[in-house]
Amino acid sequence: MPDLPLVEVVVAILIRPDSSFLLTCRPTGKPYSGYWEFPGGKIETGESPVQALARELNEELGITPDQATPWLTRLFSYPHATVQLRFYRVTSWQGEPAPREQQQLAWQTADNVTVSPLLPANIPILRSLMLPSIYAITCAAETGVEASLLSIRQAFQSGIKLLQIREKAMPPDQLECYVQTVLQLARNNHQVTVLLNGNIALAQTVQADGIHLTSTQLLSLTARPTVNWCGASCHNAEELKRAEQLGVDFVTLSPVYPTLSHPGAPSLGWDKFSVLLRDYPLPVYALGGLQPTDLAIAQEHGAHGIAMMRGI
Ligand SMILES: Nc1nc2c([nH]c(=O)n2[C@H]2C[C@H](O)[C@@H](COP(=O)(O)OP(=O)(O)OP(=O)(O)O)O2)c(=O)[nH]1
Repeated sequence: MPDLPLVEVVVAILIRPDSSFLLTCRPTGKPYSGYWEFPGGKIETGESPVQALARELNEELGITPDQATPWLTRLFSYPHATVQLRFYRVTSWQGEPAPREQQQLAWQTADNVTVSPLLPANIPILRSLMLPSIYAITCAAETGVEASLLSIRQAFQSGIKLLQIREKAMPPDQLECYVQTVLQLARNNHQVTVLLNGNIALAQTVQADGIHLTSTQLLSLTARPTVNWCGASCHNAEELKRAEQLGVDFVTLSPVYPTLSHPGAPSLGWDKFSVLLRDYPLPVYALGGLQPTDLAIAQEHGAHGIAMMRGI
């Protein structure tokens, strides 16, 4: 069979303040009609992705996006076409979405999608949408265990939903006890996802929610560890590629700015950061010297969110 041409498609994740997003049902007459998708469509000749997105949102829903930030890019082969899907997040728009093509609309949440079937290329996207925009990282080695537990408690109270325990120098007995304490805190009321840096065996023993692979593990492992959530630390294009091949759920890319934990390491800056993320299919947390106020600039450069050790 001849290779199918690559179709460039722009896709809008319209997100409301309560994190719900809009799915629409593909109208009769199109391939996969009756399947649910995000609003969007093919990029026309001479259009930029953002121009195509504004046109599609107006044609399909009668709205004008205020801003669209690049998110993921996913390549997928259907029997009718190979598509390159450029996902953008849109959190503010003018007008109220209304069906302009007789299509059904449904506001959904990633942990409870009630419509089906979804277009096959979108299934992993829902898992990515479950990830929060802030990824907190422990630093008990710097602050001491008591102070660290206190700031974790405060972080959970202020709504942090994803935490990495990164205590590379902690003795094994103390680490297990610290991890158990953090897991207990996470499970008391807060429903926080807790990943353990580097130690796959301990993560499995204590039933942490997952593992965050070091870049060394990323380059040496031949298969994704069997855990629910798997993140990985990346610093360059080779590690990003490997994370994609291994099928991890998300990565951190660092250091964006100079950091205390890696003194002297050359930092990426936002320009190099966004070049590395061009066409990348996984959610990426920007990491390195960032504060909560850097979230907007990170997302403008293609990040899913930001990861922080000291900013929480
Ligand atoms: N709009 C949209 N298309 C998607 C999504 N996921 C996914 O795999 N696709 C695929 C399905 C199609 O092969 C392609 C989009 O083509 P389309 O036919 O919807 O585009 P369009 O509205 O410009 O179509 P047309 O009427 O001009 O032919 O991308 C998604 O979430 N939204």
